[in-house]
Amino acid sequence: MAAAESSSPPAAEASKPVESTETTAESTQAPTADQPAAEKPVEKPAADQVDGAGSPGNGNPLADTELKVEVKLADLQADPNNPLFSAKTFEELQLSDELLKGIHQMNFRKPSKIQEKALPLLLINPPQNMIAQSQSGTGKTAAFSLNILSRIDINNVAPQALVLAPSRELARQILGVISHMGQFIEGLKTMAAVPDPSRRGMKYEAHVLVGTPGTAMDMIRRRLLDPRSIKILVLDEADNMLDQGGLGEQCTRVKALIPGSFQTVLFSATFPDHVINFAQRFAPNANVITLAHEELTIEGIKQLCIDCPSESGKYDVLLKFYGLMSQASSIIFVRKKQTAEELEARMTADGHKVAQLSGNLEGDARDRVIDAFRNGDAKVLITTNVLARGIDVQSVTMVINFDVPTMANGRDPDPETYLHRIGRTGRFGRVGVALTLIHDRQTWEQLHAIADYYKTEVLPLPLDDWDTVEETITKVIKNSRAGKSTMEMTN
Ligand SMILES: Nc1ncnc2c1ncn2[C@@H]1O[C@H](COP(=O)(O)OP(=O)(O)OP(=O)(O)O)[C@@H](O)[C@H]1O
Repeated sequence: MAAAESSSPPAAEASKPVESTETTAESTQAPTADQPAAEKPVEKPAADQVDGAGSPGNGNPLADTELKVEVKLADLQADPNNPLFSAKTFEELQLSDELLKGIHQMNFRKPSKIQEKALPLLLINPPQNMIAQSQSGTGKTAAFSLNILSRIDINNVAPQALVLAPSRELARQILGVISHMGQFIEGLKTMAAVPDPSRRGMKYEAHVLVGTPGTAMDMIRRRLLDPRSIKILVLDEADNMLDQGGLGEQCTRVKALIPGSFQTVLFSATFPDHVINFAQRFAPNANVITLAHEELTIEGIKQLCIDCPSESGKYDVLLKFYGLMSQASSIIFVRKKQTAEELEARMTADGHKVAQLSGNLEGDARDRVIDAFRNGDAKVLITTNVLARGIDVQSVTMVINFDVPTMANGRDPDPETYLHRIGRTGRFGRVGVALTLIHDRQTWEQLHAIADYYKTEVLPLPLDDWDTVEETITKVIKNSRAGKSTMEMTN
């Protein structure tokens, strides 16, 4: 199993096709050698900041963050302009009593917009395909999981739903959500289809399977996974999964191995133009829910950048943030596996406690690292794009882009990866900081192009004024909506 998977690196680390971005003429604001970038916001003036994570209050107590933070999740879910809003309750969404109990156990009080919109369409009979987009951390997993769990015939212990995700960690996470949500469905069996040497030669006998496409393909071909009863195929992070340069080929093959008719469901926070046409061929006649680029950023994520003296100088700047990073949980994203390893070695040698996860680690070592990060044993995680998508760790209050996300050529900015990376914080109404390190004109322009694409603001921090830096970040990470559990958020 491991062999099949290792021939296909996790999608996020696979090369992506070069794509043009909608960069506009504002690159005239790029810094010159003697005029640093960090003087004006990378983009627009700040939008309304309900979480109080906006600009400092200038001594005005009414404008001070601490007084504005008492916005509860319930308030956000009552605001029609918020992606967490819904007019309906879960009870009105035609779900079984077992599922309502499961949802209640998970402390979900009300559906989010995507859950409210997608579920009725997913549950229509005869089943219809779906392509659905919603901002990071808005509960897409629950939307497709509730459909799966509503459609399972519990008397037939054969794979009826196959969910594919781009990384082992995400597949395991989704499996956890489905199992948790379906805990009151008697007899429900779920299983992971990720590389696992201890399962060599064993058949996959469960109602729901969640895996990575390489392993799923391998298991079907070896007749360990019988696809004949599959009636739902879900691709999470679908734009990544259908990317022609990455996992697209494997997903197409898996789909071709499933006989008969089945419901194809594609979910992601991003559907760039070059993927959406293919997605529509992959899921024909689908109901489509999409968003414009400018709707994609989450207001609870405070986007910041800092202009470092040089590429090698980024390390010293990073170290200055360690104290803030380790207050709750943080993720440092780098471009290459090698950088992840080097950074881990260097930070450890400098006396800092960090964990590292990249495609170079074996499966069980990866499981240990992500589990330690989830349960708070490891607070600062260095990783590559392998964990950029989908990973849901509610305690994450800071994301650091040590390297600006770029396409495989290292030159063109990668707005989708940026959005997914920063979306590891600020989940479901929480707030968090996303800090990007830039160090020259090129990285400044890359970040500028990304901000421009989303029509969002990335606020520069003054490297020479640490008090301001600390104050800006502390205001967010000490916010009452930072890094909280769902129970704390809902009660
Ligand atoms: N209705 C709800 N009420 C409260 N919390 C919820 C609800 N739905 C989902 N959540 C929580 O919100 C968080 C984010 O959900 P999820 O991981 O499904 O987001 P996502 O939209 O798939 O994000 P991404 O685009 O990053 O994959 C999870 O911790 C989940 O438990």
